[in-house]
Amino acid sequence: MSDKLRVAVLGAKGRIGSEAVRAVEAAGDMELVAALGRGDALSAVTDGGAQVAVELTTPGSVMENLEFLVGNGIHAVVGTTGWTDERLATLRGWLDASPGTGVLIAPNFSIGAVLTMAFAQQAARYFESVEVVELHHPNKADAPSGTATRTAQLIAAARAEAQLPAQPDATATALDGARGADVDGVPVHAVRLRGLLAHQEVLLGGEGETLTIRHDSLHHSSFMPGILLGARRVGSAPGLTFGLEHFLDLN
Ligand SMILES: NC(=O)C1=CN([C@@H]2O[C@H](COP(=O)(O)OP(=O)(O)OC[C@H]3O[C@@H](n4cnc5c(N)ncnc54)[C@H](OP(=O)(O)O)[C@@H]3O)[C@@H](O)[C@H]2O)C=CC1
Ligand SMILES: O=C(O)C1=N[C@H](C(=O)O)C[C@H](O)C1
Repeated sequence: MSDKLRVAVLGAKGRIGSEAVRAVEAAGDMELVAALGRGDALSAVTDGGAQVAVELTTPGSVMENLEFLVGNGIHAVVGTTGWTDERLATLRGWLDASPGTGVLIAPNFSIGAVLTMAFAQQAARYFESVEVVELHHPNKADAPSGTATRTAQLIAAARAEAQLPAQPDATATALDGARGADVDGVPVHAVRLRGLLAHQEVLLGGEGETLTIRHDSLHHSSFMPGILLGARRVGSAPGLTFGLEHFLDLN
């Protein structure tokens, strides 16, 4: 057997999954041993001897897939969205029962998006107002994006730590949705537009000034270095890692 890292891709026919298949095939230190679409038997992952699985399916499929992977001691790199506290607790339970197995969940694999989240978290304590606008292709099934949700959660935590008061907002009447979704007190607005891929703006406002942090993923290739890094590193990180930043030296 070769000493290459044996990798499976779940969601292999999807927009990001098909790109991940090509990236794994092109990586000199990896061997693609299974590429699963909807309806394919998960046993192909174990039959192929996968050490790591890249999970890029749908929020409706990801839990069943992870239960199988973790139960079989296969490390997982997960880009699929839809994470709630309840789902994370369930996943932690499976990991507790499978010591040594690692799962990385990355709301976004692109370095620019990871930095956007870090910069937003850093800036949040200095501004009275902050709102998040995410813009995606119209085929995206979930809103707001996993990245925007995570960004808003990080901002809210930074504001709470700095003991900032609630944001100023005199809105007394509004159409449903006009002020966006409320994620821990941070308004998040979702745009779906043909021609876009994945974009995000964090708008911060203070006395007489604003700061805008913007990131654009222009192609699915932007996510591939993060996926490959995750696949290489996840086996050395038992348990749950949430966020690619934990595998990067951001300092
Ligand atoms: N973290 C990150 O950096 C990124 C995350 N994403 C996320 O990844 C997910 C996929 O996005 P995207 O590729 O655009 O979506 P797609 O709908 O293009 O791809 C998902 C694919 O998964 C397939 N699928 C569903 N269930 C299973 C299953 N049980 N086993 C194998 N395959 C399955 C779907 O099949 P079918 O079409 O039959 O339903 C589809 O081909 C989303 O949650 C998205 O938000 C996307 C880009 C970057
Ligand atoms: O569905 C997508 O396309 C993307 N999904 C992820 C998210 O919801 O944050 C990551 C990126 O925004 C692309």
